[in-house]
Amino acid sequence: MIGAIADDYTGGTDVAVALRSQGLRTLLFFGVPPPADLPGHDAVVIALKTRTGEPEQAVAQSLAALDWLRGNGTDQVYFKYCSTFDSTPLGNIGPVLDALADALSVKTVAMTPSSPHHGRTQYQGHLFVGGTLLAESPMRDHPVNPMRDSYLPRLLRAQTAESVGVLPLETVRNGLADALSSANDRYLFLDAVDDTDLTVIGQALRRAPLVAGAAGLARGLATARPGTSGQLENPPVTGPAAVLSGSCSARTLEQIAAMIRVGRPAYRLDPVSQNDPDVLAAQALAWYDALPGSAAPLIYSSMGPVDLQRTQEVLGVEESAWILERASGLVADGLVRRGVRRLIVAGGETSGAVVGALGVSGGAVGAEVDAGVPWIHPVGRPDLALLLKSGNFGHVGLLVTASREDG
Ligand SMILES: Nc1ncnc2c1ncn2[C@@H]1O[C@H](COP(=O)(O)OP(=O)(O)O)[C@@H](O)[C@H]1O
Ligand SMILES: O=C(O)[C@@H](O)C(=O)COP(=O)(O)O
Repeated sequence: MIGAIADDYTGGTDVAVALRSQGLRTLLFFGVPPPADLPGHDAVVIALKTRTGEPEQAVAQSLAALDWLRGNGTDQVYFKYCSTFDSTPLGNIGPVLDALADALSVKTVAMTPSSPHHGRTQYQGHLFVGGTLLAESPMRDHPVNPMRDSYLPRLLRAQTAESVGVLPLETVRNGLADALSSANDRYLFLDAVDDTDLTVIGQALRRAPLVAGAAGLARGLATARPGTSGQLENPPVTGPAAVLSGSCSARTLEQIAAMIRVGRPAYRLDPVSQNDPDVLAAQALAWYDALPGSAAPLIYSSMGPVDLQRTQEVLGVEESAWILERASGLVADGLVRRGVRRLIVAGGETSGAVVGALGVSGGAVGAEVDAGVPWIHPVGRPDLALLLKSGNFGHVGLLVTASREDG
């Protein structure tokens, strides 16, 4: 069984849908699950909220997830990080990898953030986003982990004392097995620019106890698994919808502009004018209560890099994120209590805050609205569906269509 540990919640849904797409019956948990009788499955994803914050806590939670997975029949652990390698020099990818590799006594961990379905490719150790170097993509302005370098070994070396190497594309395509067996580096970034590369890598790594990367390599590993079977099906959920966004990613900003363009009611959470998250959330919910129509509304704090910098100068990066994540959780809880049944959340950290506030411990992976963006059917809540959208995922009209009455 493949057991994936994802470092954020949207990443968890992304890797779960990638495993499922290859026929693996996949269970998704938010946080380390308590002991339970599980339905039949071929893969388990434990989504954590460890991408940002203290490395010690990220390590402790990841090791707890590892313990759970080992106790539940996992023969291959997959550490899912972001396809744009979201992290800072402090971590948390390096510290978590060190801890997992030590715990599993693994000499070399092969990995790649390449995920061609999402337009991410790795060439000569450099990460590209839609053909643009990572550091020249909109990720350079991410609110919490701005990515200002594209060379993966350098990014990881800042986070670990272990050695880091690259297998260039030519070696991946001609001589992968030999290169893997003679590797001396603790971490090895494998170039991959298309799905065939990832399938070949997945085959070569089918017995590796620990592999890391984004959804692309998880898909490659899943293709190497024999005897896969049917799906866990869930009926679509109907009922009122709402969109909640804390993502400041370029694609989310376009999706929000589309919501506003089609005339959806929109309310902006402004932490500068109100820095008490409880009051901020109460004001947003009062606005929601006064809405006349039935069109799904948008509540958002998303803003472009210039405004974002201004907010962060006033409140600080961590404080502004904390205020908005707490407010988003309270708003989500308030919306569900008021009858929202399809809640669409943009942003990984924001999704973590929302899922935590709703007390959702896991769910089944439902229909995929766009690449890497599936509906999640929370355990024990057949009347509720969540769409946790990664900041940079989805077509421009995704928020509009997913929140339509027939979405
Ligand atoms: N207006 C804002 N000012 C400061 N921080 C913000 C603002 N809006 C959102 N944030 C914070 O930025 C972070 C966005 O991260 P996330 O939700 O993961 O989105 P993405 O998936 O686009 O990376 C969150 O911590 C969120 O609270
Ligand atoms: O790998 C990816 O790009 C996604 O699965 C992911 O982790 C995105 O994170 P957010 O942009 O923070 O939602």
